[in-house]
Amino acid sequence: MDRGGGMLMYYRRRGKQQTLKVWRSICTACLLLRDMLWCGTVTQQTAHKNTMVICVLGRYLLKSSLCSRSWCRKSSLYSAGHGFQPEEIREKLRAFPGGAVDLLTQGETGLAVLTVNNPSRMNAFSGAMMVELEERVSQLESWTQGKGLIVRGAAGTFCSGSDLNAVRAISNPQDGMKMCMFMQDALTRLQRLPLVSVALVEGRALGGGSELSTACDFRLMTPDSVIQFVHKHMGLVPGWGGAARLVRLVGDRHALRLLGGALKVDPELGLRIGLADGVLEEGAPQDGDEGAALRQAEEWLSRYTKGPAEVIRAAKRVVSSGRELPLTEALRAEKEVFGTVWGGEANLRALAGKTKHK
Ligand SMILES: CCC(=O)SCCNC(=O)CCNC(=O)[C@H](O)C(C)(C)COP(=O)(O)OP(=O)(O)OC[C@H]1O[C@@H](n2cnc3c(N)ncnc32)[C@H](O)[C@@H]1OP(=O)(O)O
Repeated sequence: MDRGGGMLMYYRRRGKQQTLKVWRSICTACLLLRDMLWCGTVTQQTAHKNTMVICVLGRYLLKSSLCSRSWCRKSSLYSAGHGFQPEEIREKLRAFPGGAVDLLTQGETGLAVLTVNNPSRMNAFSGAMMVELEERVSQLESWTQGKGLIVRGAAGTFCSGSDLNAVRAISNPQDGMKMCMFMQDALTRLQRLPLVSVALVEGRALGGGSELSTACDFRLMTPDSVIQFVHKHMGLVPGWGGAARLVRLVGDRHALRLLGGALKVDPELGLRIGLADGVLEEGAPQDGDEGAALRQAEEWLSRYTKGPAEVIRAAKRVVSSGRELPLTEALRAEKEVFGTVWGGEANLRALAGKTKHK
């Protein structure tokens, strides 16, 4: 595991240690007070007052130690209490086969490419692909040397959402809720990966495909591409976390326009409202070179992933906590992440050199 790796483990361990420390301090203070009372050093009234102070302080400290633990728990959205039984849902989803979600990790560059691969259905997500997506996210969670991630679709188009054949078969409310929790969980974990992620949108990103694009840190569009939240036309709203993420990306009014109008977002509109972060150059399909857009995306992403993995991953972590947590908790999380790089190899190397930021 790298220096900054295993944030989850780190916070769990830290949270437990802090809670133990607080309990130990409370017990020691109470025992001390008891001894003083027995020896007659303090009156019963003073002892009573001090006990109250210890209890209030202890409560506060325990609460704040539990606070830092709650951030680590946030890496999985739902639990059994919410009726979330992942294995049961996986089994149900596997009944709808077809397509694949491919993952390629490049050790030398620290970049990974995740490809939604179901071209005969415009890369729609079959049930089996939803399960595969979650598995790939798990793989990326334990890829401790990674720095960047490109999410794309096969054969020149991004993703047309969930496979309508599977959707029809699980259109009852219970199954819909299960699929919703499963995909929200998988995409939230994708968004929280300590990797700088970019959705490479070629062709169309429709419905769940548009939601998938919002789970990345950035969106790059090819000139003829379209992102469209078509949910309204399906009598739906987003359920994979796309609405909550869209509001944070473009603000509530643009989000309402995109959802309420099922507007087609081309690169120009995408750039204007802040949904797109860049437009790639014209040309890939005409040249018969399918990899051109991917190469451009890799080059674009490499600007933000150059440098030591522990520093890039730490940068993503502080942004993730800043994006999701209230300020006080985000500041505490930032302090913890800061502690993983301060005095670290990259920091010491930089200090030893003659640094000038020109
Ligand atoms: C989470 C909520 C959701 O995601 S709800 C699903 C939202 N998505 C949709 O409604 C997409 C519906 N599909 C379309 O609008 C069109 O197929 C789009 C993607 C625009 C492509 O049009 P066009 O280039 O003319 O190709 P086409 O329609 O002939 O499609 C090729 C084959 O792909 C299939 N396909 C496409 N999308 C899906 C989908 N989401 N689920 C299942 N199959 C899909 C089409 O049916 C077509 O298949 P076939 O060649 O007729 O066998």
